[in-house]
Amino acid sequence: MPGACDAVWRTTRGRTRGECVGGRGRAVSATREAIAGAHSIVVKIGSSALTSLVGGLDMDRLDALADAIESRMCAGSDVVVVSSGAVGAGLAPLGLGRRPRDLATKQAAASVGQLALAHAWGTSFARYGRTVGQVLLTADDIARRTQHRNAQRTLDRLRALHAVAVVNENDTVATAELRFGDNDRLAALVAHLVGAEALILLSDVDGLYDGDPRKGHATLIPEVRSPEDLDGVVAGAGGALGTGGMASKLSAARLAADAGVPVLLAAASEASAALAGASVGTAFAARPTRLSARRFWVRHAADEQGSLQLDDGAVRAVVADRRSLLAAGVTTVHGRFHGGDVVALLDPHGQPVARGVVGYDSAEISVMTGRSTLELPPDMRRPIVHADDLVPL
Ligand SMILES: Nc1ncnc2c1ncn2[C@@H]1O[C@H](COP(=O)(O)OP(=O)(O)O)[C@@H](O)[C@H]1O
Ligand SMILES: N[C@@H](CCC(=O)OP(=O)(O)O)C(=O)O
Repeated sequence: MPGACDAVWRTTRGRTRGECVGGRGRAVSATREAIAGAHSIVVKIGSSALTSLVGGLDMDRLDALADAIESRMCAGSDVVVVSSGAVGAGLAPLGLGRRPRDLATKQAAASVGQLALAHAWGTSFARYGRTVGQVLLTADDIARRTQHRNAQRTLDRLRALHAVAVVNENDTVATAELRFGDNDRLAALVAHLVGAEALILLSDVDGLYDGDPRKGHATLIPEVRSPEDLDGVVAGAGGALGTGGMASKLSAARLAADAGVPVLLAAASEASAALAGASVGTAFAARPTRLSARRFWVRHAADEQGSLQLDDGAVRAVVADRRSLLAAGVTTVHGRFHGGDVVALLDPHGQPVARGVVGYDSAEISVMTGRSTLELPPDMRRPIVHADDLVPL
């Protein structure tokens, strides 16, 4: 069997990993250089890039994507694939003419389609002698620390064995409450999980526009350096096969930015250029200082077990002054939870303003609310949520 990189070596010869080849006359920014030079990448491929309503899975498009990914791997980068398309691939075999709306039919379609999808990726990468491993995750797997570590270990070992991990949501067991919501978010969480240096989102659109390009004139935004660059941008719904549309890609880009991971949004038809470091699509800069793994988990991954309502002074203290939350500023306890759980912190109108890890059970906090630290017994004088465990939204 040929070595996994033999077949594509001819096309990548002469280009060292991470060399940013530019293109379309655009100046190459630090963000694009970081993406071009990333040693470890998560590539997310949307349903619209892999499937069509009438034909189901499109093997030619899937092969072209595998070619581009293999090429980048042979140039020295580790790649994890997050592939949507299970529901889309399951429609035709079940005689369904459009994407179902109800969860049970979606799950049935996903169970049929995931089999075809995994087989298609396996067959495609087999052309290069490359082995594929399927990793199906639920939101709970990422939220719970033990499962989180198990998933991390599996992905890491697949990488060490030179296999490509193909990740998707475990649609058949994910209930409405326990879903990632969309694979853009899953991909950003996986990027954090594997410590990726870049996230590439491949879709049926060639980047972010200031408005939905299907609705008339819109201008491509080549780079998003800060949230202000998104002022006035209208992120619309997706196509007939997609789930979250542009809004979910923007929130995934924000999530990745918090993890210190730059993002490239590009067309799947330009995958080869996008993966080779050309200046296509829209590049999103990462935050200059990434959230610590613990704060990232509190902010984005953990499930909320309850919430605490705060008075105005406490909202100011935790959000503006980044101080710990004390019992005196808590007005109401919602839900039942234990010390160590993640809860939402709400302003007096019930709007979430932060998330944090509580130091006490809900029953204990109920008797502490509104009392100053000196009024409390000595074993209850620690903050309700310590500043280190608190992340403003
Ligand atoms: N501001 C925007 N810029 C670019 N595309 C947009 C925008 N608003 C809405 N869209 C639409 O979002 C779609 C991509 O989202 P989606 O269908 O969910 O893709 P995927 O299946 O790749 O996840 C595009 O087809 C595009 O028409
Ligand atoms: N897990 C689903 C994909 C859900 C999803 O987010 O789809 P998409 O918006 O096309 O990335 C599937 O495989 O069909």
